[in-house]
Formats: sequence, C-alpha cells, structure tokens
Amino acid sequence: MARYELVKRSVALITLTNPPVNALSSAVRHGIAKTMERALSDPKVTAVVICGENGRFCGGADIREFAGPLRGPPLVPLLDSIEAGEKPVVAAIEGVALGGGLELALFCHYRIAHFKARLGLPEVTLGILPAAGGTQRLPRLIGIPAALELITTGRHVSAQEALKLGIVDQVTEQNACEVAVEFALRAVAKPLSSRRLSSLTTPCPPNLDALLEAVTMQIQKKARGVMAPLACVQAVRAAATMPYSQGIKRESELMATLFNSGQARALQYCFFAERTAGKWTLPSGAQWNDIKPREIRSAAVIGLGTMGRGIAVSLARVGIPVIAVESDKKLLETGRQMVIGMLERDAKRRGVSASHNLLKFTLGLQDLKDVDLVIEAVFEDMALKKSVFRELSKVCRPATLFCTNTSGLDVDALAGVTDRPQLVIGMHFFSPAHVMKLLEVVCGPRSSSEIVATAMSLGKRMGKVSVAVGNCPGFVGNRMLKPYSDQATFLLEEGATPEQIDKALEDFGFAMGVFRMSDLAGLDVGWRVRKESGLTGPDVDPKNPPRRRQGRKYCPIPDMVCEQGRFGQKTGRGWYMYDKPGGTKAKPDPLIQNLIEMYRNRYGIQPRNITDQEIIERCLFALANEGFRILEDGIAARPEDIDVIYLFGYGFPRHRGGPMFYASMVGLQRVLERLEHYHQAHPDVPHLEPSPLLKKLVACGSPPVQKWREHIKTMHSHL
Ligand SMILES: CCCCCCCCCCCCC/C=C/C(=O)SCCNC(=O)CCNC(=O)[C@H](O)C(C)(C)COP(=O)(O)OP(=O)(O)OC[C@H]1O[C@@H](n2cnc3c(N)ncnc32)[C@H](O)[C@@H]1OP(=O)(O)O
Repeated sequence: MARYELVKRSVALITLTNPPVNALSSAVRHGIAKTMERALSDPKVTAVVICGENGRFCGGADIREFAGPLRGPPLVPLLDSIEAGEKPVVAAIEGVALGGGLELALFCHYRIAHFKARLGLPEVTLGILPAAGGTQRLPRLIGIPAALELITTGRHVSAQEALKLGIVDQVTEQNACEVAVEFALRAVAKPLSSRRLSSLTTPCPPNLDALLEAVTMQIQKKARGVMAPLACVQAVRAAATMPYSQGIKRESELMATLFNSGQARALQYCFFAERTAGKWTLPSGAQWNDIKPREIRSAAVIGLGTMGRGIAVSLARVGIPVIAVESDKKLLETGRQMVIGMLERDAKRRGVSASHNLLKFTLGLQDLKDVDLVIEAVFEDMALKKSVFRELSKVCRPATLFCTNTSGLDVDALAGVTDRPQLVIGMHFFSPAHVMKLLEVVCGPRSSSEIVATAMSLGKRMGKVSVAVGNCPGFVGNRMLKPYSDQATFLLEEGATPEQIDKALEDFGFAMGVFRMSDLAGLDVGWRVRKESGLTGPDVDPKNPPRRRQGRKYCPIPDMVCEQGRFGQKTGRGWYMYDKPGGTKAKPDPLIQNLIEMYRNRYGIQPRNITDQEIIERCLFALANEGFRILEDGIAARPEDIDVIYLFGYGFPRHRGGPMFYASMVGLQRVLERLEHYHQAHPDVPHLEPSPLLKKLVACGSPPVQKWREHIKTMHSHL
C-alpha cells in the first residue's frame, strides 16, 4: 500500500497506493512505516519524497475504518519518526491533501504543491478533529487566527492560498513529484531543526482569549449544539498555551470525546450517504454506472419567475448556453435583468467573468426547436404546464429532452401529453435554485434510463446533489413535509405557540423552525394547494365538520392566517411580524396569539402544557414515519436518499444525520412505541399510525440503516 523506489540514485520515493484517494488505511499506515524505516536506514538514501498514486496525494484517514475496531499502527507515533529523522522528507502534493493527508504532509520537512491541488483539515465536518497532530502543528506553522479558521470550518484551500498562508513551500505547474525530488536533493545539506514543526513556538496574537471567545460564540450561533468545532477551538488553545508534548495529549483527549459520539457517526454517515445517493438503480435493472448520459450542449428554461431565473443561472455558470422564455415583454425584460444581475453577482463572488453571452431571451417557444433539453418552470398549475408541453412537442426536434420543475405534480400526467413520454422527467430544484444544492430527479414510469442518467449527470455538472426519486404527489421531500408541518399546527391548537415550536426545532439543530421557514417560503403557496385540493375555500361542503377534512383531522389555523392577508416575510406579516414587507427579523405577534386563543375558545379546546420533547417527537417521528412509507412505496430507493434530500433541501441538521438516520439513532423500537402512543391519543391522524415497514424492521431486530434495503427488496419499486 506504499511503493518504494530509489530515484536519482539517492532519493527514496514513497508512493501511497490506495485508490481512489490513497486514504490512510491500516495497510497504508503499515506501508508508510515499512518504507520509511527502509529509507531512513539505507545509507544510499539522502532524502525522501512522499507522493500519492494517480495524481492524488492523500484524502486522509480511511473513514470506513472508523466504524470498526482500530487496527494497524497509530498515526502520530508513525509520523513522529518522519519528522525526527535526519534526512529531509518532502511531501509532493498533487490533487488533494486533506485531513490525515495534510497532517502527514505537516510532519514532512517541506511541502511542494501542484497548482491545482486542494488542501485542508475537514475532520470537523466528520464530527472529529485533526488528531494526527494537525491542531498542534498547523497553528505553529501559520499562526492561530488562520489555523483556527481552517480547523473549525474544515474549508479546503487552493495551492495558491496555501502558499500565501505558509502551508506549502512552493507551488508548481509541473509534475509535483519531479519538482519535489529536485527540491529534496537541494535540501540534503541544510539543517532541519527549524523545519520540525513540533519544535516551534506557536506565534500567538496578543488578544488570544478574546479571539477564541469570539470564534466560540460564532460557532455556538451558527452550529448550535455541534460539538466538534468547539473541541477544535479547545485543541487550538492548547497549541497556543502548552508545549507540543502536552498539546498533542490534549488533542487526543478531545478526539476521544468526539470519536464515538453520535454526532461523529451521523456526520460520517452523511458523507457516505451523499455519495450513495448518486448511485441510482431503476426497476429495469439499469443503473448509474452502465447508462451513458446524453451530452447537453444547449438548454432552454421556460418561465422566469424565482425558480426559472435560478435554473437559468445554474446552467449558464457551468457553460451551458441557455434560451430563456417568458410569456410577455414586461416579464421577459424583468427576468432578463434579474438573471443578468444574479449571474454577475455570482461571477464576482467566484472571481470569474460572467457568462452573459451564453444567455438568450425570447418570447417564442419556436426558438427552442434545436435545443438538447428544456426545463419548464412555469406557474405550478397542471393545465398550464400541460399546454406548455403540448406546444413543446410541436416545436422541438424529436430528440429534445423535456424536464419539469414541478414541486409535486404528476410527472407522468405531463409526459402523457407529449409525443415522447420516455424523454420526460422531473427536475425539482429548490429555491433559490442557483444556491440550493438539492435536486430531486423525478422518474416517471415511462422515463427512459437514458433520461434519468442525463438528468442526474446534468445535476452533478451544475454542482447539485441529485437524488433519483419516484413519481407521487410531493415526491419525497414535500410529501414528508406535510405530516411534519401538520403536527406543528396540531400542537398549536393543543397549547403551543409558533415561537415555542420553532425554538424546540431550532434547539434540535434546524436552521429555522417550521413557522419561520413557512414565513420565508410564503404562506400563500400552501394555501393555494389546500384550496385546489378542496381542503379549504368555497368548495368545502358546509356540512363538513369544521376540524375534519376527507375523514381525518384538519387544522384550519394556517388558512385563517392567510385569510388575513398574512403571507409571511413578503407581506411583513405571517406567523410572525416583521419590520417591513421583505423584512427578515421575526418578532412574535400578539395578533397571532389572539387568533389562536379565539380559535381554541370557539372549539372549546383547553390549552395544555406541551413539552419540547413532545414537539420533537411528534414532528420528527411523523416525518420519519412518512419516510418509511415512502420506502415501502418504492418512491425512494434507500433511506440514505431520503436523508440526503432532507439535509440539502430542508435544513435538517447534518449532525443528526437526516430523519431516517435520526430515527435509527433514537432506536426504532422507541420510535414505534412513541408513534403508537401518539396515534392512540390522536386516532384521527393517520400520519401518526406506525408504518408497516417500521414495524417490520423492529420485528427484525432494528437493523442499521444501511441494511434496511434488504427488508424492502420484495416491495414494489417506482425507481
Ligand atoms: C476512543 C478512541 C479514540 C481514538 C482516536 C482514534 C483516532 C484514530 C484516527 C486518527 C485520525 C487522525 C485524524 C485524521 C482524520 C481524517 O483524516 S478524517 C478524513 C478526512 N478527509 C476527508 O474528509 C476527505 C474526504 N473525501 C473527500 O472530500 C473527497 O472524497 C475527495 C478526496 C475530495 C475526492 O472527491 P471526489 O473526487 O469527488 O470523489 P468522491 O466521490 O468524493 O470519493 C471517491 C471515493 O472515495 C471514497 N473516499 C473519499 N475519501 C475517503 C476517506 N478519507 N476514507 C475512505 N473513503 C474515502 C468515497 O467514499 C468514494 O467512494 P465510493 O462512493 O465507494 O466511490
């Protein structure tokens, strides 16, 4: 797992060989120990270069090994021998030096980076810290403020930034390995003492305590309840205040508190779940690695509302020419200005030039006759969308792929009005589409494997995390949202306030509670959907009991809020009040409290004390329960897919792993018992009735999330 060669007669070249990222598995650590020993003891060898196979230095510790008992040589003592040796050791960094990979490089006396390399200590994103000396060595090399920022955020830096910070000694556009060998030969006679980071004193800013305090507060505000960044601050403090030998002990004590924590397990699960989600399979057996996606050389976006604009920007910024279509001149001009502005701001932020020339704006669908792919993003109205697709069938060439950005309508019904149902698919972007990373790729029963492959690959090209899902109302994300938000409104009826519910969810880790989030998204959207589905409005039969619809419990409070013209942030009033329309600072509104109280009085509801535990259990277990139903319906192929959707589309806290992983961490038996308890108390709420799959998994001994699929296999799949 580490290859040894002698080059230029006196340089030992050690190559890490563990594809795809040369992670420091137990075998690689053995390989490094053996080859280093050989290099240091061979009198012919005067210097050593360490590099990685296939243009990748090292992606860090092997994360898969964290799940089992740790075997093989521990990293720090192994790396100590590199630094302590009398022969100069140079790291030749190509591709990536991340986590343990960068830490390995920091034990080397010199570092040469290829100009395209990326470096960083992303351990914090996995719920741990750089425990191979990273928290003690990086501050000694680049100072406390810069090291603190890199270690607590896990941010990757480019080779150029690494050079500026002083992490690397040289950046090259040539083969980094060859440059490192020459560099090593020149370093042979030079003293090494100043190159041993463990012997350096950490350069300390005068305001150390204030700096650490400010960073701690920032973390507590941004990443509420997340342990690893706070442990990173403590470790960096040790680098500033303790000698290296004690600092390294402190680093490993802090690592021990994190290593087996639920947060570390959740975050590492998220890392792999994200990668698993790209590996789709269809019921036909077609899958991600055997279908070639079509190349998309041009695209069109129909509708320049909020979604259409974001989609147009997402396409243009990855170099795809876009024709944007609107239905009238005024809308087209507004859309044009907005898209150009967004593209310019985006380009400025990324330090590149804006690709205006890739955009064309038009009023006529006939201009789309030659494009490779069309994304429809008109108003969420089935009749309107159908008419667009009928028109498109007439004007586009037969091979053009049709995508709809519907957030929940029947993709197959849309496919049915076209002349090419096999080339129709849902691409459900999340708002704002140029910012949000999630893309639900909605496969209809007639969508061909080629269009699935193309939509997934286009999503990846646009920098999205794409998840293939089946076609049902609301798909995965929005379908699950209903039981979650229903529970929140039922809790309002029963005695809670929007502030209390939001606080409980935010303390759990959501960036925003359900009511603040609805205010941001706009309350009128859901109101319109409820009116269209006959849940509220003039179509409701007057004989219908007031708090029941379609045979189940219904809470009309959200409709009452909308009836007052309170649509959320955009109107300056919603579940909260804001200082102005478009304002973002939410304040509790006594009018909402009155409205809820009046409602309770009208229906004789005695408010009761509701605990945060009940809020979390009812909202989140109802959410996961719908996830189990989605799995048994074959709308999502794996629990990982559902979790990825919730992490990237709905702000589910990453350190909890996603709703399905969270359920498994709580214990499926406990989730089942609590759902049974709540369903008994609310028999008219079907979402609280435990799903058959949950019961089945509990009966099978609650296997880990990764094994659930084995218990779903026989069920019908829409994917
Ligand atoms: C009480 C006991 C206490 C004990 C304490 C014990 C301590 C013991 C451990 C000591 C550890 C010291 C500290 C060091 C920690 C670490 O190094 S943690 C790892 C840090 N590294 C990372 O976070 C990098 C993760 N990887 C990436 O960001 C990307 O993969 C990449 C390297 C940038 C490459 O990206 P890309 O080209 O897009 O490819 P991917 O699809 O992401 O990956 C390809 C496949 O490789 C797998 N993979 C990637 N990195 C790792 C890894 N570090 N370990 C294992 N596997 C990895 C990835 O899953 C992909 O696999 P497949 O999906 O199967 O294709």
